[in-house]
Amino acid sequence: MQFRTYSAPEFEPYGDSRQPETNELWAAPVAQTPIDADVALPGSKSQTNRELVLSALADGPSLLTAPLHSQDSDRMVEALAGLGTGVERMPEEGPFGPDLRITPASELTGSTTIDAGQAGTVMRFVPPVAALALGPVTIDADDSARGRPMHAMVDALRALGVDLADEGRGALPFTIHGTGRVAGGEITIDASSSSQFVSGLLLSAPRFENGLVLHHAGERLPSLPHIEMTIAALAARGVTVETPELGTWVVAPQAIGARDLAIEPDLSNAAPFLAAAVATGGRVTIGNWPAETTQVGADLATYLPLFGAEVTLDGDRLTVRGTGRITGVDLDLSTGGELAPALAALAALADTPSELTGIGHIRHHETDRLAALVAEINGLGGHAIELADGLRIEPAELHGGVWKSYKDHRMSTAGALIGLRVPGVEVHDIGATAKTLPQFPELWRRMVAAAPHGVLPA
Ligand SMILES: O=C(O)C1=C[C@@H](OP(=O)(O)O)[C@@H](O)[C@H](O)C1
Ligand SMILES: C=C(OP(=O)(O)O)C(=O)O
Repeated sequence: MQFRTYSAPEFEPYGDSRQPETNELWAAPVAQTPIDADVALPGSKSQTNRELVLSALADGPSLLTAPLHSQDSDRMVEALAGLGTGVERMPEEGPFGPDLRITPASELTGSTTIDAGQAGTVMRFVPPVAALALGPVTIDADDSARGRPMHAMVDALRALGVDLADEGRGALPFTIHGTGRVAGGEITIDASSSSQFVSGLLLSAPRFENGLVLHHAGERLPSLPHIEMTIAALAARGVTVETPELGTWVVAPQAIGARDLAIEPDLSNAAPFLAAAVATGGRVTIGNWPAETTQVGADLATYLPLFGAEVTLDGDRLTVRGTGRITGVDLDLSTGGELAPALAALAALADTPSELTGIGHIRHHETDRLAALVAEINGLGGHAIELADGLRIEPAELHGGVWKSYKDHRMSTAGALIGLRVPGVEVHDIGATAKTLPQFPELWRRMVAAAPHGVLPA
């Protein structure tokens, strides 16, 4: 049975996840008093998109409860549906959208074009799946995302015996001429620019005829927790990934088990909300915080105290309390580069200098995040400079002005965070948050409104 008829969801709880870049300026709400709020967050992008891929490759239907519904997850659903996967929106609906039942195709089929949008997880996780399909699959992305590194994936697929036409660019768009099978084998890649190359290959590897022996050889390997998340997601479906040494992963050919599971809230999207408590000397609590997780956002519980906050976990409720003072930090963020924009914004509000290092690779995220953060912090009167692999941010009196998003959801939310304390910040294209959190403007408005009493720290 084929399921090519998946159509874009009508359900949009707070906004349209497909909205284009807007030229509107969003007046960032200023916290008049310390924030005192409980915030509920939608599902993890990283977990949702891994489980969508694994469900499409599994040996039976899987039910995903509380998955993310956003641009990145919509692009993944559409990509997999385009390859013949069944995606059913269930009548059960949580606060952020319906559950999804995924039914694998009896045979993945090509003759389709996939739009990765801006989603790194779609452009790096889907090509190996497309290689398992029968027929040509063209993969493309937004103009702004076509420059994101893809060389490692192009070279890897060719080394695994896949016929891929890229007109010598090593970048999107390219066409994979799938034969319904991938030989697999032993390959070496350089995943210095993104851990997603490793994750993408591991997710499909059990379906390769000879499995996969993957070596990484390069100057660094960023975002290790995201690779651990991939290995944990495979393990929960009965697939063992052996790691005989650091930088080598071995997957034998085997079935991927079907699985019903609940997606955790997105702990990386928790960053600006929890940082808001620190910025305003207030309190923010996020519920449904997982007791155990591979999400790198869990490290916020370690990072935010370094800025002077108090963090407590009571059951599944994580609470951050600002103490009234924000101190600068020296932080190696190589494991959690996606937290850098929020933490850099907090550092710009601190009264001592900060260095965030180990994040050279975030120059290749939705935008060059190091350049963007320096430009926007300094545009508001801050003192930020780019380091070889990070940022140095010194204390400065900030003023209002336009904060550009560069079509980057985490740039938008970083601007909102600074705007809590600096009157007159206007975020250009707050709609960029639809990439992973279409509800951001509404959730942020409600959080700021929940600030009834108290006096802001000086
Ligand atoms: O596998 C994933 O889900 C991700 C891995 C990381 O990518 P990089 O290794 O490219 O930083 C992270 O920054 C991204 O937001 C999500
Ligand atoms: C880097 C990010 O996204 P992507 O999955 O597109 O790489 C991010 O969300 O911070």
